[in-house]
Amino acid sequence: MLVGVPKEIKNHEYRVGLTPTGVRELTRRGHGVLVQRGAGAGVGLKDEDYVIAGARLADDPAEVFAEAEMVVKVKEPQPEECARLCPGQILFTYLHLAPDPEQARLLVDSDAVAIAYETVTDAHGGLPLLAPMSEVAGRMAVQAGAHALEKAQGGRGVLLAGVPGVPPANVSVIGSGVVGLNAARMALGLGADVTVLDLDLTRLRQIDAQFGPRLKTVYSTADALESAVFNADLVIGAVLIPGAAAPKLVTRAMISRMRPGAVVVDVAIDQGGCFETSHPTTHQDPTYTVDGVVHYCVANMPGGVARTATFALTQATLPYVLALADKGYRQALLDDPHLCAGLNVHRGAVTYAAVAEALGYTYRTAAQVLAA
Ligand SMILES: NC(=O)C1=CN([C@@H]2O[C@H](COP(=O)(O)OP(=O)(O)OC[C@H]3O[C@@H](n4cnc5c(N)ncnc54)[C@H](O)[C@@H]3O)[C@@H](O)[C@H]2O)C=CC1
Ligand SMILES: CC(=O)C(=O)O
Ligand SMILES: [Mg+2]
Repeated sequence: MLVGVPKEIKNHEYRVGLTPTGVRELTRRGHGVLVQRGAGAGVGLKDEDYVIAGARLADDPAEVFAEAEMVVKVKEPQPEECARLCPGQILFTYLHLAPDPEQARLLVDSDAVAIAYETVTDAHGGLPLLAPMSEVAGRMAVQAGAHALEKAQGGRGVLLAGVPGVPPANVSVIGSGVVGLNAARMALGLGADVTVLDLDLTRLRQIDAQFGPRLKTVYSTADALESAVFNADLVIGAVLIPGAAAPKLVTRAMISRMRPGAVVVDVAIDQGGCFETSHPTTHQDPTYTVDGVVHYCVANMPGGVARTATFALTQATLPYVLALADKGYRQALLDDPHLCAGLNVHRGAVTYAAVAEALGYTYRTAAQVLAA
């Protein structure tokens, strides 16, 4: 199979879908790889290293999309990338379709086969291709929040750690999955007073056992949420219902009752966000203020630490890239129900239930479209 790797074009997005190491794994199995010149430059991966690994270089994205049987990317395709997709071409990348009707329409119209990293599952109930970026974003959320709490950034001028004689900041984390756990770990490491909320008691038990009494775990009722939000200096939104639009757990009215200069970091923004007042921002202009509360809502947070994130992402995606290239998408999806869970759009049909429901498409099962 010919695998194509275009350079990412989203704002300040320097990650790349395959490293030279991944290219070598593909080429030693007899596959071809076409990499856009400069695709890895932002993370220090040189064109000549891709060539040594067996890739051909393309001068522009048009060449990559026109020739590749499978396009491997990082971020959801931007409109000009959707326009370049070919009928039957495999697109393997993050999609986050439920809150993005425009992209969904373009993918449906493209007649391509779109497999989303974020809905691929594993045998332990996890999301193995979302997890590495959730680890990165969870850890970054605390850095971003700490920075935004500084006065010059519009924050209330609170140091997460406090100092001797002055108490630390209160950090509330909504959702105790991968993002939540990693955010809690960083916030505790900095000495903050940390509360984590979730509806999943098993998950709360696990992180309670992991962190011990330094971490407060709270079952997420409306009462508990209000108390955690109103008393926080920093609130991190880290909830997920896989594939679906994020529930708006924190309303505008709740935001207006927060401490002036408090900060919210809505990591769940890529699924639409869990604060009613959230809208996506970019690394270039990451924050805005509503009712005195600073909002950080960058939808591609790991792009800010693109080198770490590229290696973390590509080591997770590589086995699936190899399966898709070795077997073709149809056989690879039929052989592996967990990879099959990543199929969101197949040749004009929406094949992920939560996306179809959120956007009003007829849902077709993967089994239906793969049998056809
Ligand atoms: N902005 C960015 O750059 C990035 C965003 N993300 C996003 O972060 C979000 C979280 O991802 P993960 O931690 O990997 O998901 P996860 O599935 O590991 O954890 C989500 C947690 O939310 C909990 N939850 C669901 N509904 C809830 C509710 N009503 N109240 C309290 N808890 C609730 C679940 O029980 C689960 O423990 C996702 O939307 C993901 O796409 C991930 C990476 C980067
Ligand atoms: C998961 C995601 O949206 C990202 O890594 O950018
Ligand atoms: Mg701003």
